Amino acid sequence: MTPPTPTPPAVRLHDAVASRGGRPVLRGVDLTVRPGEVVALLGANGSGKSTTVKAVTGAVPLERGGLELFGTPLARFRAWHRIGYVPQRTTAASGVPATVREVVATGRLPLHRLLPLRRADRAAVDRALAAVGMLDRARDGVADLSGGQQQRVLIARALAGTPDLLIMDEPMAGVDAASQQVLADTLRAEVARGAAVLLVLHELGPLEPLIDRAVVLRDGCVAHDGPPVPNTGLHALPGHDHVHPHADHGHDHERIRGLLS
Ligand SMILES: Nc1ncnc2c1ncn2[C@@H]1O[C@H](COP(=O)(O)OP(=O)(O)OP(=O)(O)O)[C@@H](O)[C@H]1O
Repeated sequence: MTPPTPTPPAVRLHDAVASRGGRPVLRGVDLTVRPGEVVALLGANGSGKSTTVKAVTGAVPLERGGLELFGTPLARFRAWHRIGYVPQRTTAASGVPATVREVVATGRLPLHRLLPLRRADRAAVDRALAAVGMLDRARDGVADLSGGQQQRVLIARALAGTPDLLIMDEPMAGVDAASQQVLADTLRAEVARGAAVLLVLHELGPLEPLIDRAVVLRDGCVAHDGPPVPNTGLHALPGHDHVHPHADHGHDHERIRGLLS
C-alpha cells in the first residue's frame, strides 16, 4: 500500500533574498508554516518582518530563493482565497466611505467573485464580526471607529474568507487588553479548525500560549527558529508558568534575548 502523501506546508519560503527601495532587506530567509501551526515572526524594527510576510503574499518579489504556498510554487499559485492577510495597521481606513459590514464582506470576494452575497456569505460575515466583537457596529462607518476597532474590522475581513492560512502583521499594535484576549480566542478557534497562522509580533502577550514556533529575524537573516524563548519580553507576563521542552538550552536563550533587545 502506498503511504499517504504528507500535507504540504501552508508556507515554504526558502533562501529568500529581496530588496526594498534598492537596498537588500531579506538575505536568505527560510520560513515554514504548517497547517494547524502558529508561527510568530519576531525581531527588532527594520529587521525585515513585514517584508517577509509581504514576500509570502507575493507583494514583494524575490530576487533569489523560492516560495511555495500549499505545495504550489508562487508562479502557479491561484488559490488566493485560501489566504487571509491583515496588513500592518494604517490610518488608511479613515476616509473610506464604507460600513463595517461592507468592509468585512470584501473578505468573501475571492470566493464568490462579483456575484451577490449568498446566505452562506452573509453568515460568514456575521460570524467574523461576532468573533472580533464588532457585530453590534456592523452598520457604522469604518471611518467613525477608533484605530483599534478598525484593526478588528480588518481582522474580521480576513476571517470572513475562512482562510487556510491567516497572516497578520502586528495585529496587537494599539489594541487594548480585552481586544487582545478576543483576538487570542479567535486565533485559537482558527487553529482548532486546522488553519495555519503567521503573525508578526513585537511581544507574544496573550497570544503566548498559542505560539508553536518563534522565528527571529536579525538584519534580514533568521537568527532563531524554534520554541518561543522565556524572559525575552515575549514571556515576561505576570503569572507565566509555561514550561518549554527546550528550557535547558540556557546559552541559546541568552543569545536570543540579545537578538531581541
Ligand atoms: N516601501 C519601502 N521602500 C523602501 N524601503 C523599505 C520599504 N519598506 C521597508 N523598507 C525598508 O526595509 C527594511 C525592513 O523593513 P520591514 O518593514 O520589513 O521591517 P520590520 O521588521 O517589519 O520593522 P518594524 O518592526 O519597524 O515594523 C527597513 O530598513 C525599511 O526601511
